Amino acid sequence: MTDMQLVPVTVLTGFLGSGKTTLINYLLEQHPEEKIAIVENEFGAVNIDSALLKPQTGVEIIELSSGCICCSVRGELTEALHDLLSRRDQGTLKFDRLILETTGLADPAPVVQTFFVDEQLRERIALDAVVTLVDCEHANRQMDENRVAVSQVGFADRLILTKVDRVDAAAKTKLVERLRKINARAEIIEADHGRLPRAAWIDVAAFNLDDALKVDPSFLEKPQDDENEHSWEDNIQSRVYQAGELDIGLIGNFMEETIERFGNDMLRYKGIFAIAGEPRRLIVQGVHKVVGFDYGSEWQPEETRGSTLVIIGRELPVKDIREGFRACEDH
Ligand SMILES: Nc1nc2c(ncn2[C@@H]2O[C@H](COP(=O)(O)OP(=O)(O)OP(=O)(O)O)[C@@H](O)[C@H]2O)c(=O)[nH]1
Repeated sequence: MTDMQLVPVTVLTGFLGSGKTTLINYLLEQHPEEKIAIVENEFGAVNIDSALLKPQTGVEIIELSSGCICCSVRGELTEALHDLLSRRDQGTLKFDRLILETTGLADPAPVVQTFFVDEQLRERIALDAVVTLVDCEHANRQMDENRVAVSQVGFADRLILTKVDRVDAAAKTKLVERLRKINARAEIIEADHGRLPRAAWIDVAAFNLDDALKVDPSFLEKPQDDENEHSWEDNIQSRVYQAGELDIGLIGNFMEETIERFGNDMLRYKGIFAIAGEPRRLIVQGVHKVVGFDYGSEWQPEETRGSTLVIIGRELPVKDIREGFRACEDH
């Protein structure tokens, strides 16, 4: 019989050597009962990762090796996922979840989009979270030299610091500050040689349209008056926009226009809006031009009704967006 429950998938990314295999191995060791299919993709012809993964019963490792995931994503990844699901339907392969380990050089955008775009996959697979590993020892250099490394941080729902033992406290603090500027949304946690409890990165449910908008509070307090500064070397940044109660027509148009014009440079965004005359929160979440709106829970009497939008994007016109967002307030 076909199990029509959605299969959760975790996209695990992080630059070369950041500790992805180590993290997966620890999970498999700790939870031998889990039936996981691991889809992995390595850049170039050398594919040694599956040899490094310690074999466990119930774990299926699928290798995609025709180059980089972001180039072959529409084809090979989609095909591999369909194939996995049909083998699961036929009962020849058993798994309850998928981990997609992307090559250290891959931009996560096309990977994430695959799950939104392919109709059939959308009905079978639920994206749980994008988890990005950050190698404390090498991250600064990697981000200086490779846009993809910055992009991986920008996309993350959860950032896991690895090799913390290789740097001193001051270097770690500085790195965390840099990561926060790029991504104010993602929770940052640390893993010592992959040793993390399962709950730290599995079943995160980051793509649920839930009511939570976790943003580093210091971002909310920070005066955002530096949009004309271009000194920051990472051109991907988090921005938090705030407004009061919004007019549904105005905010609808504003979001549509903003996504149409700037969607290509909007990596991840999420908003919780208070809509005039509407007791429930309006929740928006998107990746580039793919966006979902949904009503969430009701505002409680003791809560202040207000609207917050977080956009992680590349060189966006911050001032225009801030003014445009505020102009949607209901008067
Ligand atoms: N010192 C230290 N080394 C670590 C830690 N976590 C992982 N490593 C080491 O870092 C190296 C790379 O780890 P992998 O798990 O292979 O990294 P990966 O992200 O799978 O690598 P690629 O697939 O090549 O991108 C290994 O030698 C690990 O033992 C850590 O917390 N501290």
